[in-house]
Amino acid sequence: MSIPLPSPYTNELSSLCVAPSETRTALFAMDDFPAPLETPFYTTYTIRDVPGAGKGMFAAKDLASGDLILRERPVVVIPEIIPTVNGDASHASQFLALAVQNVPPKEKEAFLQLHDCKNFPDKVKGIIDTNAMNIGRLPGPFEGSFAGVALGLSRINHSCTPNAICTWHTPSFTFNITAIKPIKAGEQIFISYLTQNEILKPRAARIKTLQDKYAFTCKCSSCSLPKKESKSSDGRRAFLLAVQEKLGSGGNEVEAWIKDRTLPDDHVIKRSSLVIESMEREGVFNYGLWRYYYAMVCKAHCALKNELQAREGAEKIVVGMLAKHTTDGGWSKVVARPQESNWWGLRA
Ligand SMILES: C[S@@+](CC[C@H](N)C(=O)[O-])C[C@H]1O[C@@H](n2cnc3c(N)ncnc32)[C@H](O)[C@@H]1O
Repeated sequence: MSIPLPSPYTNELSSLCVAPSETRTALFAMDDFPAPLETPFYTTYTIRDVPGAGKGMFAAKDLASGDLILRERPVVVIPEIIPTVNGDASHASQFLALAVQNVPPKEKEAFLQLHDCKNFPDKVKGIIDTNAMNIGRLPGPFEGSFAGVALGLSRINHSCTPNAICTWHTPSFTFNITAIKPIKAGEQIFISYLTQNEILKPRAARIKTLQDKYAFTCKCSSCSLPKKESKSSDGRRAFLLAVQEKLGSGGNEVEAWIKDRTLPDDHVIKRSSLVIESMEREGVFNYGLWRYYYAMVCKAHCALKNELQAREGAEKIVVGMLAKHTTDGGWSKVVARPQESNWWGLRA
């Protein structure tokens, strides 16, 4: 069933969402749905041609880590997997064509101008496969994931060391692009098209995935390293992947260290630093790792009453929280007054 999700706010784009009717009911039952589309106050980007990469998005001003670059509603939202009916694959094409037919004319025209790397006979499917970003689950009983195509977001190119991330915010029904590194005016903005696991695979595997899915050869700073450095980079990513796979299985490491005085004072900090340094060297933002290890290092510095380092750790968490959840989760208070946190002095 096709659900045009109406926006009660004037001049805001409403998304055409193809979903079971229970999804619509569950969305409108949310307290904060639909939240207004609050876009950045200033112009943050321009779109222009990039030799060898079609169009790309560029910073229109200097951006700091955590700055919102773009918040936009997708023109169309669809289930990520469209089942075949009686083994007939053309059903998916008909389904997508019908969805796009219902997009308002101006947005439909812009949608049909988007890049199509697939060259299938079915152009709509090619455009969706090239540009759709994962949304994840929406509320309601439907257990599948959704994906959406947004017009600005679709112009952002990929890097395995991205300077921005794309996240989904259900209440405002928007994709949010947030800087995760400082970006100078005129620099190209990159996100990662790879999953959190794929981005930690060796260079050859990343290049193959991107070639198969998006028909281009990645030449980002990480994929163009000389052989020896590329091997070290693969090693760091493999280490991060192994840590990521075990994330959360070790219990509360900070609490254990606070209680166990036989462990050295820098035990938690050393362990976290290894992961943080590898993440920083590779320039990857994997939220789970980022949140866990910066929180660990921040709490440990609080416990040891290291004010400056505690603040630095908390600042990193604020950037991650803003990028991922559009809220700082209370961590700005720790940046301002680490002495008032629950961990202050617990190991001093
Ligand atoms: C979502 S679109 C990104 C915007 C696209 N460049 C355009 O002109 O609209 C994805 C396509 O952009 C191109 N692309 C993305 N990242 C690239 C990169 N790092 N190098 C070369 N081409 C890239 C590929 O053709 C890919 O299929």
